[in-house]
Amino acid sequence: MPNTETTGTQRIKRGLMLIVSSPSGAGKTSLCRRLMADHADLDLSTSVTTRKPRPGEQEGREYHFIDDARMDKLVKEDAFLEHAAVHDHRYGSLREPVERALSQGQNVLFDIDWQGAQRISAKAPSDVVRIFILPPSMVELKRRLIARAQDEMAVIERRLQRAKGEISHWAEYDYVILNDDFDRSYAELVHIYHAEVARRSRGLWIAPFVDELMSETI
Ligand SMILES: Nc1nc2c(ncn2[C@@H]2O[C@H](COP(=O)(O)OP(=O)(O)O)[C@@H](O)[C@H]2O)c(=O)[nH]1
Ligand SMILES: Nc1ncnc2c1ncn2[C@@H]1O[C@H](COP(=O)(O)OP(=O)(O)O)[C@@H](O)[C@H]1O
Repeated sequence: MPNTETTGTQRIKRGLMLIVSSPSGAGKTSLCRRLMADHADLDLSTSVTTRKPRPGEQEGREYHFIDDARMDKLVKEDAFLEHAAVHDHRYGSLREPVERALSQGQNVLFDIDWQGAQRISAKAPSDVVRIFILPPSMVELKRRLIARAQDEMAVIERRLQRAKGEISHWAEYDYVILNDDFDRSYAELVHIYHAEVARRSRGLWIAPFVDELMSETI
């Protein structure tokens, strides 16, 4: 899908889907928010979920919050690129906004789990870049979940119990970032993003540009 970058000449690019996964509390939402804030060419795929909003979360910003009946309806209508059950709730990535963003030349960021990563990768392997975020330790993961102070202790315990299951999928990802120091981890994420956007295979502008270059008389 075309993505234009204007730095003098117009450079049409094929949009990418950046998938970021981690166990709950490792820091993916914080890293993704900053990446979005710093990159106008990147849109977030705002998922649908049946979980209740946390304090401070807004409809349409973190998620579209819906009930099970509406979720069933969307599944029936084939409205999802992928959907999965995670931590006792259901989540899904809506197809239409993603396809629209890609067709408008944007790259799309997904904060989804390993199941979603597998499903989207199977559908469009050459347009997907997968990044897994690891916590420095399980003790630190627990500390971050408690410090975030948005979930009850029982919910935190359940998320911690599931963390090792999520981590066990690390080798299915193209990149792994160890999120110890936030700024260093963020710099690594930005480097990966920039390098992936610059891949030759995404540069739809290159072949016609080189043809033109070759036809120039010196
Ligand atoms: N497969 C899939 N997973 C999702 C989707 N949206 C969110 N998730 C994952 O669901 C898990 C729980 O997310 P959330 O309830 O926001 O808690 P968090 O892990 O603390 O950010 C995380 O691993 C998310 O990456 C989605 O649309 N599809
Ligand atoms: N590198 C880091 N060092 C310390 N705290 C962090 C770091 N990265 C994220 N956090 C904090 O940890 C908590 C969980 O981060 P969050 O981005 O919500 O994780 P996730 O989306 O993976 O569940 C938040 O309070 C966040 O501010």
